[in-house]
Amino acid sequence: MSKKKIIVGSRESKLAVIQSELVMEQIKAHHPELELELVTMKTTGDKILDKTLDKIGGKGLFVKELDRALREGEIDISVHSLKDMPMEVSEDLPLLAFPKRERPTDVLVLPKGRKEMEKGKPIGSSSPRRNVQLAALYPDMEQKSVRGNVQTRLSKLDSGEYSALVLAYAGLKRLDLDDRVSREFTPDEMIPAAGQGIMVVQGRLGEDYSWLSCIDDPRAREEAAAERAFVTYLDGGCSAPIGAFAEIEGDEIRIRGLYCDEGTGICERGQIQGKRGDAAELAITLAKQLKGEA
Ligand SMILES: NCc1[nH]cc(CCC(=O)O)c1CC(=O)O
Repeated sequence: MSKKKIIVGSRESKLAVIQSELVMEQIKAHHPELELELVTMKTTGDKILDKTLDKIGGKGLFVKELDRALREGEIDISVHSLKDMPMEVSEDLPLLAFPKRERPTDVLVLPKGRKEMEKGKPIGSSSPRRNVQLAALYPDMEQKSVRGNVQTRLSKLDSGEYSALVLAYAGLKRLDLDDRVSREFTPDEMIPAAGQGIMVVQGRLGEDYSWLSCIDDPRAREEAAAERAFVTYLDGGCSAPIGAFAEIEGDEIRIRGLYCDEGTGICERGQIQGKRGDAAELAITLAKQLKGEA
């Protein structure tokens, strides 16, 4: 009997491919009867590197081509960094599985061979969330936008343009570049982006994906739901400085949030704790508190 073949779609960046391969390995471990094939695609967000994301149309750009391929049946599933997924996901392309989360933290990376930051050079960061938190951690340092995939950013760092970069630990770890971490920020020093460290598998509505349930981690799924409920309530497009980090321990969930009013620029941070199960409700309560509505 020939094996059932599953075509997995991914962005073509090295990190995206590694993440897709991780997911494929996990599926194969549980379902050796499946044959898995990887197909990579260039997305609009990967092609335009000289503009900040909010100027070219936001997070949706990274998923549009993969969504189309999924709808048209060119691929059977797609694998994404949850952090890069828009808050609104089309009903016909549901998020099916959330594999176990990697560390969610942000880290500081220095140019190769340096032990500390060089004064007079900016810290590279292109996320408003990182920028506002960096300004509090390093009030004397300037910031400058940096885009491109992780390796491109690191080569700009090593060529002397920046004193340091802030990146997600998860991306560096998966690229086997975690030896470049100089400082890992605690989730209180730098509240992570919603979904940071979480991968997600997307598919078509109405199809049988029972073979995916084995890689779904309920903890990652619930943390993702809480973080995304917080951001959705605050309507965080990718230009708003918003951070959300949910952490499940036993029956409890703790959610940390960062919200900055785009009009006044005033940032509020806080946390809330409660029973697991009520995660989205807790996240919304926290969002209301930070917004001054509760
Ligand atoms: N925006 C790019 C992106 N999307 C996901 C990750 C890291 C992996 C993850 O968070 O799961 C990164 C790189 C970074 O922010 O340093």
